[in-house]
Order: sequence, then structure tokens, then C-alpha cells
Amino acid sequence: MYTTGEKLQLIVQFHEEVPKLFNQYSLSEKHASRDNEDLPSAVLNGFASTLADNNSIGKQRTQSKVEDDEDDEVAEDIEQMVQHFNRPEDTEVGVVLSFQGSVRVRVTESFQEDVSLMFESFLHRNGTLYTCFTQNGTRMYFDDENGIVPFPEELYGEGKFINTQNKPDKAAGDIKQDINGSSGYLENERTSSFYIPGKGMTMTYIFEERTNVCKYFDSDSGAWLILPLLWEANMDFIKHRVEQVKDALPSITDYKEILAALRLCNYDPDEVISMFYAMFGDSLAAIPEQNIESMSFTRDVYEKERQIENLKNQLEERERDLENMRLKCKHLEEEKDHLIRRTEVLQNQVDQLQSEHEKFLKEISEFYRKSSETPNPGPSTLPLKKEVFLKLIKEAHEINVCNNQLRVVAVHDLSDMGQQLKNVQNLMVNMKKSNHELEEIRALYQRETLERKLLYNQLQELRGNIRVFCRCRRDDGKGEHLAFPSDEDILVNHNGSKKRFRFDKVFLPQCTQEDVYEGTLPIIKSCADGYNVCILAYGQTGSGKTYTMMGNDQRPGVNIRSIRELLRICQERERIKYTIKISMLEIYNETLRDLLSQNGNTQLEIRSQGKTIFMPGLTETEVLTENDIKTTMSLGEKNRTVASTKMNTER
Ligand SMILES: Nc1ncnc2c1ncn2[C@@H]1O[C@H](COP(=O)(O)OP(=O)(O)OP(=O)(O)O)[C@@H](O)[C@H]1O
Repeated sequence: MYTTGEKLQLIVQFHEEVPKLFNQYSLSEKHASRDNEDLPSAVLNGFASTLADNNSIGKQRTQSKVEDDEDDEVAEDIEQMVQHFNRPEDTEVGVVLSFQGSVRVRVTESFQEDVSLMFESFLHRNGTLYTCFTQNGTRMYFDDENGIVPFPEELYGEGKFINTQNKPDKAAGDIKQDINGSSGYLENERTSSFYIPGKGMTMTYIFEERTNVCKYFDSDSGAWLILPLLWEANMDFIKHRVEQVKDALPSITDYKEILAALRLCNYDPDEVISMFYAMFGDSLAAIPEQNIESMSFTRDVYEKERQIENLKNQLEERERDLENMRLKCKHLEEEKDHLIRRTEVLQNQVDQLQSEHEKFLKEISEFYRKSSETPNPGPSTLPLKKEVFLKLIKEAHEINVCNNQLRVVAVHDLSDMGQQLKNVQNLMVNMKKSNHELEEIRALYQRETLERKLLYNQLQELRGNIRVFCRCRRDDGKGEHLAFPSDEDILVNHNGSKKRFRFDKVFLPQCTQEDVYEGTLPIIKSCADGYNVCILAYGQTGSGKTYTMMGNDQRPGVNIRSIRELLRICQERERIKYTIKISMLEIYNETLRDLLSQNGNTQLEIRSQGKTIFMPGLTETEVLTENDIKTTMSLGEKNRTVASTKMNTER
């Protein structure tokens, strides 16, 4: 994992010259681990009970849980075969099945006959289990495509029949008698035999016993339900007991196996230890190194799962905090804007009052000046008439009144202005405080965003740095060769044999371009956080690599959608300056060609310096908008098409 600062580059390779190792490694690794995991449970749980008519079996019937996909398939096969032998509706058929032992089909009185079929299991060396039976001297089996067909002869040399026609021995009969004291066709229903390495064929019997069961109260259904194994594994009470068993028997590495044994033994670790000793004896003393490794690996997986869960919770909590802060920030910003507007209004009022005040003072001083300049007509020079004199006194009085009124108004206005100034000062102080608070919240927000990003990328790393997805293309012309038992598995049916492949995710033929893109979205986000990411399409010619990566105008592929998302993230993060550059190159017949060069045909060389691999002269085109991307990519596409046409003509 490298951090690359601000430079992001998405290199898309188109051709299938990419080493196959990449895919094969992850496939074989996963498949191998699954095989190891499944073997004990496939064998131990190989008991299916399918009941066409429960009543016909009475109280003794056994309902075993088939916990494995393969077991399911076998049970299904058997059911299909039984249907093949089924009679019309008026016939009751009671069936007791054990696919490792024998199967009896009892037909009631209306048929007046008993039909007994012996079922056999054939274990192919690739792990496929075939359930066969013999009809008219021919060994048959149920094939998913063709129904019931003769068992292919070529398979005989590729595997072996297990527990073929194992008749229960005397001991089994004795136990049966002791326990039930009954006889009849149900006699061996719980009896079977099983091959134990080192011990040979060993008789088994299903005992009915009371055991403690750990349940939880499910408030949705209002019922007490059995805890799934994985949940139970995380309970301190259980963990402690599992550790006790592990400490005593380090060679027992399968966590699930210990848990299952604990369940069986009433959660008594001593009993579990005794049971394992009885089963495996001295071989328990030898501790193969790889078992210890695998044990610590299992522990690591649980630990990682817990970490992922914690990280997820932390991430959610941070996101909630961030949302609150974002709201608070927004609120403070609005308050700040409001205060600024209010301050501006008040400032205008103050300015207006001040100019009015100045104007008023001017008027007063003008008035005084004029009144002092008015010549005092002396009694000697101007004989003052009585009326004029009275008029002047009246006017002087009025002016005095006016003057006093103006003084009152001026004093009032001045105190008003003082108050307003005080308000403005308070507002300014508040605004500074809010600004400070805003800065603090902004810093906190940035810190939280950074932490969220780190947690997010940590989560991605924990989920696995290399993820292999498989997209299956619709092909209406060909029959159904693929089955999809889960989101992560593909079952390939080839000439009657089935092979299971496991991926991080399987996209069914009906999955859309959006679905596939959704799968890649998390790593696009990591790319914007400065991590190197690579999305690679690999597959047979015509399998849909170009369609998935490029798509068309109506259904754009992963490339266009990813860069669209990158552009969106870059625009959202205003404070960071991102540069997005595109390079396109093609590898064909061991030759590298720069698809964005001027002539579209420049050959390139690969060089390495330390751990860095680069191609000197590879064109990098900067893109700013989605249109730029489309133009650049269609230029690359055009050069690619032209080049391949040329090559075709040359051949
Ligand atoms: N999921 C799909 N849905 C619809 N059409 C598809 C799908 N996948 C592929 N196709 C179509 O199948 C054809 C072959 O696909 P595409 O060219 O993508 O294969 P390719 O793996 O890139 O082949 P090559 O290796 O020869 O370049 C194209 O016409 C494409 O439109």
C-alpha cells in the first residue's frame, strides 16, 4: 500500500496477456481452504432424512440437519430419484433415507409389494459425491441435466465407492434391540457405518439424549432461538471453554468442530477432551506445524472480524458526529451572516444619526451667528414702533422654545446613538466569539474527516487488499452449465462433474453495469484518499471485459463511472487540489503501445527502478470534466481499434 499524495492515475489494461497467476492463486487458495473445511462436516453430517409421509415412520423417525451445500445436493438427488419411482397420487410412499447407508421405499397395501433400493455413494477425486443405485442390473445416478442416466464408466477409475452395501453388523443389531426392543423395517434407521481412518469401517448409532442448548431471545419473533455458531463463538463463556479444549489438544484446530463438540457435550470441556482422545487417541499428541498455523489463522480471522465490526461501529459513530458538526457549522455560518447583516444596518443608522447630529449642530451655530450679527437698532437712530417690538419679542421667545426643543432632541438622539454603539460593540464581540468557535469546529471537522478516511481505508484493507469478482455473461444459446448456490460460489457442471469456484463476489448474468460498479465503488473512494488502486478485467476473448470496463453510451462501464465518481469527490473536497490524468496503453504480442500518443502507435518500454515500474514517454492527458474523459477514452479506443484492424490485415 503506497500513499501517493495528490497524483492519481488510473491505468486500464485491456488484453488478456495478463498473467493467469493472479486469478489462479486466489482461486486455488480459497478453494483449498474450503475443501479442508468441508470434508469433516460432509462426512459427519452425511445423513439425510426426507419424508414423503412422516406418519408411516412413526415416532422413531430421525430428522437430521443437512448443513452443507453438497449434502443438500445429495439429498436433492435422492429426492429426485425417489420421485422417479413414485406412484400415482393414490399411492402412499414412506421413505427413509440415509445417503451413506441404504434407502428403503415402502409402498403401502395398494401396491401389495415392497421395493428396496440400495443406494451407494461414489466419491470422485475432485470432491464430487455421486449418489447411485442399481436398476435392472445397471448402476444409475441422477444427473442435473439429463435426469436418471447410467453411471459413466470412465468415472470408475477416478474415484471410489464408499460404504457400498454396508450391511449393519451384529453389534449394531444388538444395540438396536437393547434400545428399542423392537424390530421391523425401522430397525436400522439410526444405525449406520462410517469409515474412520486408522479404525476402518465403524458402526454408528444416533442416540437420543437431552443436552443443554444456548438460545437467545429474538424480540422480532418473540421466541427463544438457537444461537448461530458464529455468534456463539464470540461469547466469553464459550470462548473460555474452547480455549480450554485448545490448550489441552493443540492439534484440534477446527474452531467449529470444537464448538460443535461442546454443544454435544453439554458445554463440558473435559468431556470434549475425553471424546477427542477416544476418537483420535495417541495421534493427538503429534502436533503438525501447519495445524498450529491454521489454528492461529482461524483465530486471526475471528479477530479481524471483530476488528471490522468495531471499525464499522466507530465509523458509523464518527459519521453521526460529523453530521452533527456539519449542522452546527451550518447553523453558526447562518448566525454569522445574520450578525454581519445586522451590524451593517446598525452602522448605517449610526452614520445617519451622526450626519443628522452634525447638521443640527451646524444649524444651531448658524442661528447663533445670525442672531449675533443682527444690528441692534438704537432708540436714537430708529424709532421702534411698539408692534414691531412686541413681534420681535414673540419671535425671540419662539426661537428660544425651538432651541430648547432641539436641545432635548439632540440629547435624546445622542443617548440613543450611544446605546446603538454599545449594541454594535456587543454584536462585534459576539461575532468574534462565533468566528472563533466556527474555526474550532472546522478544525475538529477536518480532523474527524481525516480519521474517518483512515478508518474507512483500514476497513477496506481488513476486507482484503485483493478482491476477485466474477461476472457471468448471459448466453441464451448455450444450456445451463452454471449454478449459483450463493453470492460467492459458482458451480460449473462439466460432463456430469461439478466443480465449485469461490470468489469475493459473483455477479449473476442478469446483473447490471450499476451492480458491478457498486462492487468497485469502495476502492474508488480509497483512490481519492491517496491509495494506489487497480481494477483489472481478465477473461477469455468475448467474455465481456470491454463491456464491463467501457460499456456503451446507454450503459457505461466501470471506467467511466469510476472517473465520474472521482470527479464528484474532487469537486466536493474544495480544499484539496486534485489532478486527474489518464493514460491508456495496450499490450499485444509482447508489445506495448501508447494509445494516447499523437500517432496512436508509439511503442513503449517497461523500466523498473527499485520497486517502481514505469514506462518512459507514456502520454498522460489531464482531464477536468466528464466530457474530457469521454473524448480521451474514445481517442484511445479509436487507436486501439485501428491498430487491431491493421494487425488483422497483416496476418
Ligand atoms: N453482460 C453483458 N451483457 C450484454 N452484452 C454483453 C455482456 N458482456 C458482453 N456482452 C457483449 O458480448 C460481446 C463481446 O464482449 P466484449 O467485447 O466486451 O468481450 P471481450 O472480453 O472484451 O473480448 P476481447 O477479449 O476479444 O476484446 C460484445 O458485443 C458485448 O456487447
